[in-house]
Amino acid sequence: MPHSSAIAPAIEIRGLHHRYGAREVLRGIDLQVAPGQIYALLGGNGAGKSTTLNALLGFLAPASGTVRVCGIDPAAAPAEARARLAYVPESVALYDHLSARENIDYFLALAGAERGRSSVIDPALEAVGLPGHAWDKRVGGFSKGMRQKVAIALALARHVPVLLLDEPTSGLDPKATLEFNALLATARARDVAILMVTHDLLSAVDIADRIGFLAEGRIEEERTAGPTGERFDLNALHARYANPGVAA
Ligand SMILES: Nc1ncnc2c1ncn2[C@@H]1O[C@H](COP(=O)(O)OP(=O)(O)OP(=O)(O)O)[C@@H](O)[C@H]1O
Repeated sequence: MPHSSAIAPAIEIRGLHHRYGAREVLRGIDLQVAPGQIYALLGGNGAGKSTTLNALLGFLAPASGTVRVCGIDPAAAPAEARARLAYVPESVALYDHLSARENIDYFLALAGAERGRSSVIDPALEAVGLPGHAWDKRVGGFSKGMRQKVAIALALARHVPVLLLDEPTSGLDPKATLEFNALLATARARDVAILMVTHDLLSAVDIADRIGFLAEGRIEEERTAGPTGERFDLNALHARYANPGVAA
């Protein structure tokens, strides 16, 4: 699995502090994701997961610390940082009256990216496994899983090196979750660095290369998958996740 620590991280957060008013919600986050690596960030409600994503998206001016997306500071140069990433929120925003192909074409045009149908759009839809009969259907009738496929196809078509996902599997049934994880594997094989905020331990265990536990504004612990074949211990992780501050 291509996640050598020798590769420069595409996502790099060091010593990140952030406060809302008097309340310090991030208290020294350290987190790196290399190209071709999937990092699952777990944490209870209010732990600071969305705030961390917002820092990468350039929506925050951190009190202190370093945030870099492919070497770019998103607070100082948000447009440059966002040109290198795709953000997939829990509920994917698409134009419901447009088809899958038309949505991708439209967003590629907005991004100023190359947008040939046969050279760019169709290969991306093929890569994410959206059935051909759905390509020209209006996405208004698509399931959550199908909308995610369109969003990831757009990310692949844009060739972004970084993918940020906010609770992507919430509300997906187990089959759709497996399909979603297969999408992530496709992006990982293209050397995309993937940061996934999630409460879904099963999905994280299935697909992540590294799992970080965020509590009280800090990464309390990270666990890394072993070489091929060795995966995470689900029971130990569940005990860890349910009891922040207590080693499993
Ligand atoms: N704009 C804001 N102003 C003030 N406080 C905020 C703001 N945004 C978030 N917070 C607070 O900061 C803390 C961290 O919030 P954040 O949304 O990052 O947590 P989270 O880990 O994503 O939680 P959840 O799993 O519930 O989405 C919470 O206590 C939240 O109430």
